Amino acid sequence: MADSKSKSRPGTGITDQEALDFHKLGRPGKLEINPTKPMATQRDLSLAYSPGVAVPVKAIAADPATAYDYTTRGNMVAVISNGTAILGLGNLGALASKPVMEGKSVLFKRFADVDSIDLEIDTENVDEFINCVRYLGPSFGGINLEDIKAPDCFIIEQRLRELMDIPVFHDDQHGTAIIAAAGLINALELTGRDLKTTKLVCNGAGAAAIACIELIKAMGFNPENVTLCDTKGVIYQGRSEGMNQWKSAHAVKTDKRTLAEAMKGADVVFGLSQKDAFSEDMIRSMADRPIIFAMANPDPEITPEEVARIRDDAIMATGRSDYPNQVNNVLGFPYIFRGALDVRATTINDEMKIAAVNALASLAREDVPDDVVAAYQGARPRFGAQYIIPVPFDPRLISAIPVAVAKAAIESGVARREMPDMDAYARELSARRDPIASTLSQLYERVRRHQKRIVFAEAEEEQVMRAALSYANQGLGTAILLGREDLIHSTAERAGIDLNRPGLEIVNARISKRVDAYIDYLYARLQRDGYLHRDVTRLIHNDRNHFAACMVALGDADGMVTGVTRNYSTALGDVRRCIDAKPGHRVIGVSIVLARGRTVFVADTAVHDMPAAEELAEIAEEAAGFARRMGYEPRVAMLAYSTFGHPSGERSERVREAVNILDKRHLNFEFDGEMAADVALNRKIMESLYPFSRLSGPANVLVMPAFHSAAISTKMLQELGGSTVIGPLLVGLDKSVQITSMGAKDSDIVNMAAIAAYGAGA
Ligand SMILES: NC(=O)C1=CN([C@@H]2O[C@H](COP(=O)(O)OP(=O)(O)OC[C@H]3O[C@@H](n4cnc5c(N)ncnc54)[C@H](OP(=O)(O)O)[C@@H]3O)[C@@H](O)[C@H]2O)C=CC1
Ligand SMILES: CC(=O)C(=O)O
Ligand SMILES: [Mg+2]
Repeated sequence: MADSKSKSRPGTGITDQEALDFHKLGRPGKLEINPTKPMATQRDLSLAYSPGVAVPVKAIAADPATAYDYTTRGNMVAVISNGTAILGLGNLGALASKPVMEGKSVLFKRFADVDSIDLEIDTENVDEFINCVRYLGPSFGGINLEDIKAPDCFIIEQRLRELMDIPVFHDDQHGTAIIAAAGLINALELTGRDLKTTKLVCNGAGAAAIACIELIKAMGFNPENVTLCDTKGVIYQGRSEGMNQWKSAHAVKTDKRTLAEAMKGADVVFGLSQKDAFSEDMIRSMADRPIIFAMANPDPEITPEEVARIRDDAIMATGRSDYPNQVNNVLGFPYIFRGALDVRATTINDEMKIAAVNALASLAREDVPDDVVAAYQGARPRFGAQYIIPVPFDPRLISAIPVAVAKAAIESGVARREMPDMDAYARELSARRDPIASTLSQLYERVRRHQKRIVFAEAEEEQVMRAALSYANQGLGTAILLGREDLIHSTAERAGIDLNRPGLEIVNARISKRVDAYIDYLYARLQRDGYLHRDVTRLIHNDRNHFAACMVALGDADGMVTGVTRNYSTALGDVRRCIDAKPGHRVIGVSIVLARGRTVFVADTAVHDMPAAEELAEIAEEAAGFARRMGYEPRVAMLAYSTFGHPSGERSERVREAVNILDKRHLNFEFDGEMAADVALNRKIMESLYPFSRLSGPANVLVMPAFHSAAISTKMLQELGGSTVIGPLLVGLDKSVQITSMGAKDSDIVNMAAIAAYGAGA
């Protein structure tokens, strides 16, 4: 029996098992630490450690501000929790909070290039906690407190702010308040409400709730119109049960005692409590055009589907990414700290928070430019009920919010560094964005909108099965599992995979009605290449790659993924027997290398062993076209061991010849060579030694002189350089096929399937 681990979490397209595997496979967890300086030679060691390290030590002792110049401090934030209020899951302890804290750390890095480390402190004693954190100041540029329950979090944050001279920011309080306030400003505008007369109920009276209502009151809400509720119901003046000073400060004079009574006629409701806390009746009883922010994580107080069943005039937001209007502090903390760190702010004050609110609220009202549309699943959003707040993948956030925060820090006198050219700062911030992530998310979104049928040729393998399931669960299209049904079912059963869901089809080559059509097709192709009819029959009956490739060739599937059980060249040979190159194209392999925030395309990493000059030229054209389809303006370097004639040699001659051939073709992309890899990738070397080079910047497409150098260099980058390498991706085939590396993980196989779907015209 399949267990619940294989069931898709509602609305997310992921199973519990996938979530566990994601965290467990490869290196357990989500973070690692890498050195930023070489540590290779005796000299490096002397500089990095004794005796060299003594020099910055003395400099910092003489002037503490120089710690920002000589250490990681200026870009390093600690994410600190004791696990007493983990999301909406409650007090599950410091250790259990670690996946969330590691997650916050990677979000810091991913969205704002802030380095971050998670620290879980195993105490519920407020003084012990404060004592533990207060001495960490020298290590960090800022402290992000997370998932600490109220009211302890108020005391902890307040005391640490007093004790430390770096920003201490409790994300669940202020991060949430900033995002909720930005969304609320826009929702009020859309519903034509005046904040002075709007009636708001906030369910939950903990960290997030108290901070939210403090901020909206500071913005102009009438305190009498704001009703706070907790597990005991309405917080009214005179209540004694379950109270504390922070709740008392917001107690109102009212006869209402329950959440249901409070919500009757309310204009706005904030949920910062727990899953399912709002009933349908409560939502029904609200005013016309109600504003409902159900922000509990991971499951909201009420889902958008439930609200839609009751009424169609609501503006609805949740804390989750799989619904429109995600009101979640991920939109805030990375960027707020980015701005604060860049001006070395001593604190994050109200001015900086309000600047972030306004920047966020205005961004949602601006037209979404073309290059941002991808972040919005390809559909251009317009300010309205379904779009009151930008999405976390909006690439404008990285420049808009830190700039606003940094300006506010400077103007309010808490910055320790000036930022004389804010425009230059905004440009520098945009450059910190990792382009491949948005390219891949764009690719996935395209596939979701133009779903394709992908045949998974080795579906008897467990990881292939998981990949197929994930492909279907993510709404990318239909996954066709090719294999013997009995084996597929028994493997699925053993692995706890539930195949009984829409979007999955099993095809057994032995009993398929299409066998004869595939044999006829393949025999016609191979009869003059030494294959008898019986040879072809055997291939179609017994070999999954040939069967799958014929499915794609004859239109029974849009694309194919294989390679887990067979080496690349064998799998490619199988596929090429069934599918030709696209007319006028050359089949090549392109690997996408992601290293240190840069993305480069390397070719040919799969097909041509020792390409001739003409072939190298065609590889360059094919690779440039692919880079362009992936959203990059190609700058192609024809690589060799020599640069512009020195040292000379036979292989370099061939590369020079390829450049001459390209020169005659009047192409619409930049290329140059031959050149060595350091010249191609390092602007300074190129400009100082070879100012005549025609490349306008560092190359992003590297055409290797031969297969061996391509394969060796990408594998070395992966193993030694810590780069992520996607591919080789097959480019130039008439039908869309991708071949994974042998033993690839399910997540790699899904990526390949999505790329195959994209190549099939998604
Ligand atoms: N979307 C976002 O960005 C964020 C969402 N949140 C969500 O907000 C919620 C609270 O987090 P946080 O403030 O950090 O936690 P806290 O532990 O500080 O506060 C929890 C509060 O919720 C109240 N509560 C719990 N269950 C209910 C219920 N069924 N009805 C009414 N009140 C209830 C508690 O009441 P009592 O005081 O009586 O115990 C308490 O006041 C979580 O679900 C969390 O995921 C938090 C931060 C960010
Ligand atoms: C998003 C977040 O920080 C929370 O739910 O606690
Ligand atoms: Mg939190």
